Amino acid sequence: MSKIRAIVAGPRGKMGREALRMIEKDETFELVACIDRKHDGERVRDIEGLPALEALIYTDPETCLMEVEADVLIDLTTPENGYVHTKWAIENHIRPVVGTTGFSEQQLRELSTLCEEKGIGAVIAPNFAIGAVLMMQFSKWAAKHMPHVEIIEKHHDQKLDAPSGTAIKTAQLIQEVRSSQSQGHPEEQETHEGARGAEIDGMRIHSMRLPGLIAHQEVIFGGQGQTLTIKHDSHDRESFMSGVKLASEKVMSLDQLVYGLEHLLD
Ligand SMILES: NC(=O)C1=CN([C@@H]2O[C@H](COP(=O)(O)OP(=O)(O)OC[C@H]3O[C@@H](n4cnc5c(N)ncnc54)[C@H](O)[C@@H]3O)[C@@H](O)[C@H]2O)C=CC1
Ligand SMILES: O=C(O)C1=N[C@H](C(=O)O)C[C@H](O)C1
Repeated sequence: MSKIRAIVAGPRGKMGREALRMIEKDETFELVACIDRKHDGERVRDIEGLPALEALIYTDPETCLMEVEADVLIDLTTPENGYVHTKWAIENHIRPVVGTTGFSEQQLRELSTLCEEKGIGAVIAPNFAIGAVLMMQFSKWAAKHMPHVEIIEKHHDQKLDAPSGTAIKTAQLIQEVRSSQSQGHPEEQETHEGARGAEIDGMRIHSMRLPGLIAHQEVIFGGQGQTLTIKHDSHDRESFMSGVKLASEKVMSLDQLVYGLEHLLD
């Protein structure tokens, strides 16, 4: 079987480095280029701390996505740049596999429409860790029976977006089975702004940012005389890599945008 020719955007980031380590070890992939903010024209192997891969680095994403023959773009950057990379990849018939979080609903719709127009597949997954996908699915099931729910997500303090993509996706999945309702006392008032967290359809999301954390989420359901907590922890970034690989393999046979890894699991 031929290898999946991959471009990685964000190779010096925490996730990008982990993706390169995976690609270096895994025969499924061939790294054909990287998109970075620095090191134009250099080789990945010459950048300190990056795996010994031959591929060239481009600082101009448009040139890279137009010139390099690739099957997938693995994007692990920032919301603004990730959106632009994803759009250009689709326009150039390179299938995006996007871990970058923080895209708006409008952006997701636009990218989905573009995929339909071009007849090309894409995967955007707010969380590539299998345990996190199961945590979201179990939460959706629990919400049918216990509709009072709050989400606590905890991440490292270098994270740009809040709430996390995973927390938003969890709330959206729960929304599919739970009728809208507000929670807490009808007359409750925040004496300190933000005390009750962000709100999606009456559900509250609380975001914690601390050094020492990686990626963690608790979904807490309240019922008469009981609570249920569904919890997931990523203790390292290797936890996301089997999902990146799965998405890269599956995207090759998709002809539309898929939002969430759950759609790719048997
Ligand atoms: N879907 C998932 O399972 C996961 C998603 N993430 C998401 O992945 C993204 C990256 O996360 P981290 O690696 O932790 O962040 P990071 O800050 O360590 O890395 C981001 C990298 O993107 C690079 N970058 C920024 N603009 C760029 C541009 N225009 N061109 C090329 N590179 C550019 C930065 O230089 C940096 O090296 C975030 O959006 C995060 O939320 C993180 C972990 C898991
Ligand atoms: O920034 C991170 O680290 C993570 N981001 C994703 C998110 O926003 O949900 C996935 C995971 O939680 C790690």
